[in-house]
Amino acid sequence: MANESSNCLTGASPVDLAKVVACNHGFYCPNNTNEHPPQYCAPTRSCQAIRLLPFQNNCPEPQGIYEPIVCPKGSYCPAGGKVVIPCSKGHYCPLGTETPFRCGRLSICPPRSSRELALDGFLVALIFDLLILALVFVPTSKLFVRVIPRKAHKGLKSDESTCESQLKTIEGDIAGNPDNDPANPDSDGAESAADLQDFVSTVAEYNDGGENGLSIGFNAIGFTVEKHSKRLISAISGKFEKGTLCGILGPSGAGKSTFMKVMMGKLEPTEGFININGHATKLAQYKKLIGFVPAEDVLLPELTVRENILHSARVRLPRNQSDTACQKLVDNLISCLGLSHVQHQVVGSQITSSISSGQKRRVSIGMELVAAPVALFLDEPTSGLDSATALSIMRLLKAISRTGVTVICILHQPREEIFEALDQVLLLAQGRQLYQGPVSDASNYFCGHGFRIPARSNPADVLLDIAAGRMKIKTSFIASQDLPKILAETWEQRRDELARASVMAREIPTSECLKPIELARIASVRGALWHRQTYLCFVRAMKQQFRQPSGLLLEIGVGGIAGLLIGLGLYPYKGMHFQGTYLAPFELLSSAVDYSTVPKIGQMIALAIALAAAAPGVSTFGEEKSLYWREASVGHSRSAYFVGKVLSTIPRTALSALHFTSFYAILSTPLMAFWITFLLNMLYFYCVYGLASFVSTAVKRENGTLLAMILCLIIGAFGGYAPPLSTIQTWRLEWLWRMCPGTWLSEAYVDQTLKQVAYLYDTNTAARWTGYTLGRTPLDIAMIFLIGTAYRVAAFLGLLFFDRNKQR
Ligand SMILES: Nc1ncnc2c1ncn2[C@@H]1O[C@H](COP(=O)(O)OP(=O)(O)OP(=O)(O)O)[C@@H](O)[C@H]1O
Repeated sequence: MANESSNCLTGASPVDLAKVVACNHGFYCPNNTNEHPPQYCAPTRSCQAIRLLPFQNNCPEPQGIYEPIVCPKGSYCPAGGKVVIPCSKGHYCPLGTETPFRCGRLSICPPRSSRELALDGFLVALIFDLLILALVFVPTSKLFVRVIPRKAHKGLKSDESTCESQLKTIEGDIAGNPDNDPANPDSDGAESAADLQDFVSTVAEYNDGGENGLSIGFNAIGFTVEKHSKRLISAISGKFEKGTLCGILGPSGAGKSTFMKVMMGKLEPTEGFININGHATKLAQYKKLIGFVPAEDVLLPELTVRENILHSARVRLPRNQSDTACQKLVDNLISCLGLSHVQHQVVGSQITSSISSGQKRRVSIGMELVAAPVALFLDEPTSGLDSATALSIMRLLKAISRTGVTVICILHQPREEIFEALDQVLLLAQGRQLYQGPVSDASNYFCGHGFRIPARSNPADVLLDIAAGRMKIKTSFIASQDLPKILAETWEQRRDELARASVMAREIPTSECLKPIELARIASVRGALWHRQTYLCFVRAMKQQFRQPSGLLLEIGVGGIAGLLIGLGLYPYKGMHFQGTYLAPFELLSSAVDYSTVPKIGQMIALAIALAAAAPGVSTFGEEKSLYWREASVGHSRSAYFVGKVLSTIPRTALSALHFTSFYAILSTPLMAFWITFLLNMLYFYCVYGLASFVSTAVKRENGTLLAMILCLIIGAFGGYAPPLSTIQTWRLEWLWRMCPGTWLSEAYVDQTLKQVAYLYDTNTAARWTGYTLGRTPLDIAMIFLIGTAYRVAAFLGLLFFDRNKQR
């Protein structure tokens, strides 16, 4: 029933909003009856000016006595719209509330609240911050370090020379000297020798008392770099028998490292072939039985000396070993390596190193020895060590070789005792072989070629001088620099005869060596099971994070600041991030619509998280690629490492997302529930970390951060705010936007916001205008998770397939 007379403020004719009287949900219609149905009045100039504002745009009063008014903020208007009731404490009532929204238990909502100040995130974040701060003030070496009281250490001195006396004792034991019987408490050094005795006998047990050894034969091995057609080594033949300590000597650039890589299967020989125990097979197939100490020390700087070695033991020893057995073996080895007094010190980086470079070298050796390998390759094990420590390490290696382990090491200028401790020596020069055979025969061999070896000289130095062309043959006019070439040719011509004379005498018949199938069986029980390796990698990665609390705090702080900045930008909206046209038939009463703020928030959040999380995401794998390569090359499970690392980033991303969401939510007071906002933000952190992880596997560390940040900004910009997703749909390019997590994030934000006000506004029109689909937040969440997971799968494939050679 239209009202005949105008009751509008301007005197303009009213327009009936409804034929049958009805007050929309969320409206106040005090004067409307059947006789006086709701009306629309043309607004006054000042009211119109307010209605056109981008926000805070509702006229405080109706424009006529029969015009409904949207229920004011801080109050609610129950169905029928006859009363306006102030919002009670513990509830909040935004504009147009019909039923007050209940505040969370940890929210601040005084009477007449129009928005919720949710403190949940802040309180939870505060608890975690205090915990992390507590960690900052706990000396890092005490964190997670399990100090085991060791009876065996009772008589152990903490100085590094202790190993020396033990090694002498064990050598005596090996030689069967009854005076040095470790079981005899009266004998000299018996107590400290017990560690070494224990260690060596445990290694022997793992290797079936020497039965498992590997004899490695190589025939006319050559390697040429295809790219430059450069021949690095050629025609190297011989054999390293199981249970021997072999040295590879030669001047710098002679091809020692190249030869070792070829032997280990890290490089494919371009000529010749290698046999293992007399069978044509590759050493790379028995990764789990092999130890390799690279020339550079690749250790985890955040872990202690003991933890570095213990991790290796737990991952690589036969899986039926108890943890107590692992711990005991590690204790024995640490004592043998003279590292007892620094075992609980973190290794430290190059800049913040807390142990010496010689100690790092010993840790590096320890990480391989503790795995009780069947064959052990060491690239310059004694570099950086003083001569006494170098000698003690070599004696330890010799003792290990006597348990059946084949130990092959590249040596630079070994002192005489070290040289004489070797069973065999392979001398290289200019990529060619000058000699291979027993150390004791080397001097005679070169004397036979006319070299005069001075008495009292170190034979190793003499060999190196010969190989470097620094020694002349007195009776010859051949220039000394031409001699290595001539010696190599002589060796090649007489190789079989010479090798037979020197090596065959000690050769172990093939029938006494294990066949490939038996080796494969032994390798199959080496190493912890996948789930245990995952757990060990996870725990190790968590330790790394907690040992660097400043990095963790910085990352969390950056997350918090990013949320704060976005929150500040949204503060003037006072929680009203969306405004649509009122539901029919009250459309005419609507103020200016705001469909774009929520998509804009989604996009800003995506960009802010990209800036906050891309750099730390890169460091997850980018910082320790060398360690990953080292571990992969000796048979650690690559997937277990990856999963352990990924799991360890989840608490970190959760904390960053929590700080981010807390600041954002407290300042912007969105209509969305706090924990859904947190979940969405955290999943977006998960995506950014995933993408940054992939980038770190694909490019160099120094380029990783910038590239990851740019890619994360791009996927964030593809959120459907500008250009609007509806426009993109007309271009038929929605699929491209849907491949980016930002679009799903914005859609979830739009859906969660609009669903709160769907009783008041025409949200379908808003959805059509923006292009987002409403009512499918679970799908949005699932898609963000799936995309994040896809990035991680890509990161894993990147780890597997980029730099494959380094993982061999
Ligand atoms: N990928 C490569 N491409 C081309 N040349 C290479 C490559 N790798 C090594 N070389 C060259 O091959 C030679 C042998 O290198 P290698 O590292 O094996 O020597 P080395 O005896 O271990 O030396 P050092 O004792 O100094 O470590 C060197 O002249 C080196 O420059």
